[in-house]
Amino acid sequence: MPPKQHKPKAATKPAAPSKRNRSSGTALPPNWPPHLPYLTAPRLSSVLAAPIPSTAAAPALSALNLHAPTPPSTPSPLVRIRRIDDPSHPAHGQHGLFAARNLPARSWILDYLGRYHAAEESDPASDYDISLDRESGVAVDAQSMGNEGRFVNDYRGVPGKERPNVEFETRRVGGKAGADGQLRMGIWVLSKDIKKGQELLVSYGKGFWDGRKAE
Ligand SMILES: C[S@@+](CC[C@H](N)C(=O)[O-])C[C@H]1O[C@@H](n2cnc3c(N)ncnc32)[C@H](O)[C@@H]1O
Repeated sequence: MPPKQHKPKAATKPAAPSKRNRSSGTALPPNWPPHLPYLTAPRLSSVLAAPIPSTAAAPALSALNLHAPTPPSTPSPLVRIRRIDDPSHPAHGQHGLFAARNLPARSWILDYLGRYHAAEESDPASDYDISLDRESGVAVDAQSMGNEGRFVNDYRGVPGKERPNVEFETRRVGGKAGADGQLRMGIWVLSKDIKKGQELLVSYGKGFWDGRKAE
């Protein structure tokens, strides 16, 4: 009988060092596009960073508590940015956001970070701009900076998906009590648990696609 062969133990692979933002030193999530700033908190436009002018929109604007101190977020352990390799996926060749763990129904996943801007600063060509608060007109544009949230695709046309599994819903972050925290756009699991590996799919709303058809 030949002597029993013992498989050599695989050397423990050292964890790959996470890439970092060159300017801030912040860790970057895997597959983050190297040319885009990765945000750990919203970035305020020059209009929103200035003291609130005493206009009719001032109360609505100050209710957002944009200047409330908030802890910086880190790359989320709950999601992964992945390239879409399935040729039948309508966003084939682009990227999408996938569950890195099982995500329970109705749980918060991450915030949609980007440039917070006033209505008059909107870029009509951006596909990453979502309304934060209708009354003040403030919106979040993640076209040129943001976090993993900018990679959430719409469910329409995705094979086997007839409805979204996540939704956008605001929440408050920081502050002493909930109401005086900073207004954020959260991404939340809808009514069914999401299994690890599934793509997170939201509804951008009919208006988004009608606007694209009109172009
Ligand atoms: C907020 S981005 C989503 C992330 C994008 N896939 C990426 O890699 O940057 C929105 C863009 O993704 C694409 N997209 C998302 N969902 C889609 C869908 N259901 N059908 C076709 N294109 C979609 C469109 O190009 C859209 O303008």
